[in-house]
Amino acid sequence: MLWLTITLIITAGFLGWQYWRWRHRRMLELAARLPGPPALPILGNALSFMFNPGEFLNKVDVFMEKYGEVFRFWLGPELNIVVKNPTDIRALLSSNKVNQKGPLYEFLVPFIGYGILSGGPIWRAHRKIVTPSYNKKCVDNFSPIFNREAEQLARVICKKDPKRSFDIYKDVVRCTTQSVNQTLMGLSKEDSQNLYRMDEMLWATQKMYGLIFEKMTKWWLHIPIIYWLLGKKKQQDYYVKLIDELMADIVRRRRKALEVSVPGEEYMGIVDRYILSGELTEKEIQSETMTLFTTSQEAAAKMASGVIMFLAHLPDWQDKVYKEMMEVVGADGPVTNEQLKQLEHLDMVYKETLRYFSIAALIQRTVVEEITIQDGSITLPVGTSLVIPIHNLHRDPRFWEDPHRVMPERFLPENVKKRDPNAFVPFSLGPMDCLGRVYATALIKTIVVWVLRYARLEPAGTLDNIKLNVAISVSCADGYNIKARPRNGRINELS
Ligand code: HEM
Repeated sequence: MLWLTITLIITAGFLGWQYWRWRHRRMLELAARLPGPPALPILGNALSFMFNPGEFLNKVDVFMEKYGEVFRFWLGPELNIVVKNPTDIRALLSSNKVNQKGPLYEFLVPFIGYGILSGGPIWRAHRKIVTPSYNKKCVDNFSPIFNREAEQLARVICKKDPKRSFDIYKDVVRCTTQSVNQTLMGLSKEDSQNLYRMDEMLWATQKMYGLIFEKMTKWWLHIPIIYWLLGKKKQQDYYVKLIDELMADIVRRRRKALEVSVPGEEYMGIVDRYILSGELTEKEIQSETMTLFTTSQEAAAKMASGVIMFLAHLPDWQDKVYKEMMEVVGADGPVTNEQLKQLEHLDMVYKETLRYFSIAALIQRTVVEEITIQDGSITLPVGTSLVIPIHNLHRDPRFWEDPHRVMPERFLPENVKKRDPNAFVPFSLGPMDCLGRVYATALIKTIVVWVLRYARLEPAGTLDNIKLNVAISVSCADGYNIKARPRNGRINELS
């Protein structure tokens, strides 16, 4: 009896596998034409990625060195094709044939539901509703709030002990959160300061992304019982509850405020747009609020902290940025987005920071219609998970000399001209690109201007010692540490 059962299971498994191969024959045929590591039956190359999550992108580099700038690997039945050729990246990300998020984004769903970041059928409609909040006109109108919050941050930084190093991210993230709350979330300053569990959320966010990345990269965590036994499910439940409660508080406050008055179209935040559209359920509004909250305050804080830390390490660049700033915006008063555009040296340091710390270390799309690249010599089959390793592209020595060094001069106009423009894609490309590009750039630069107005920045340690944490995004593993000394004349103002 036992033998019969075993035989039946093996036969059913074998037939199932053959059926799968028959249904995916075109995929298998096209995949076989691509270079890539030898794959085991059923598991594919999953064992190659069974290590420290931080090593995932290093492994991609090792494979790329061996197999070239387009290669395939299998994660069980899932075909992944990695592409690092800049021209192909532009063509693929701009095409309607790969206009769907990849399976990796499913890991975000328990936390932020289906929506703008994680994809799904409602992605297009939900993105359309909020796009006006991110356009230039709205961002210009948000500028007084950016200025007010950035000035407050500068005063905090200026009061630090100049002899002691500190992690500037901890202060910057409060500033970006207050800015996002009072613009995209539409809250008053008072509401923004009194949100339920907001402080907890600020410190939980990075750990939450750590948990998501761990699940993405360790296959055994996909088995529910193991996930539960290792206490990961308990952690996940804690984050989900935190998100639910905080977002419910934000949405409740906006519903109440909308009963009294509706903000003008050119000032309107995203929560109001979702509520007023009448197209989303309460749960969907809360999920999208979380998505747009977390994509903005954390990303902007990481990037602003990176720019400030690099300026602390590069005194020549700090002097150049300070000098041009004084010429264009002066020592006091609000900074306009038009003025920010004239700060060319600041822009170069900003771009070098975007290159160095990729907010999306890799992105993934699903191929929904067959598409060819490399002059028709390579065809990506339907169902492929296309992987664009932005972090690796931004450190490719073919485009970036000495790629691990911080060198804002890479973005001098004469150097930009010599480089393939598609080798720099910090905000991604195409219909699923970063919605917050204009917003992020204005907020980050406003923060840097105010901090530099108040403080002279000094390094803590050397740039060579900076340990990177390469996970969903690239960040400093040990914090964005600097020292700050008040500039002449600012001390009296503060007392
Ligand atoms: C400098 C900081 C930032 C960088 C480098 C950045 C970069 C990116 C990248 C590469 C993506 C594509 C992700 C993917 O396809 O998986 C993305 C998506 C997105 N970003 Fe940003 N981002 C930044 C800040 C912001 C800010 C401040 C906001 C909001 C104000 C924002 C809103 C979004 C949204 C909503 C998406 C999803 C778009 C979609 O899939 O339709 N980002 N961002």
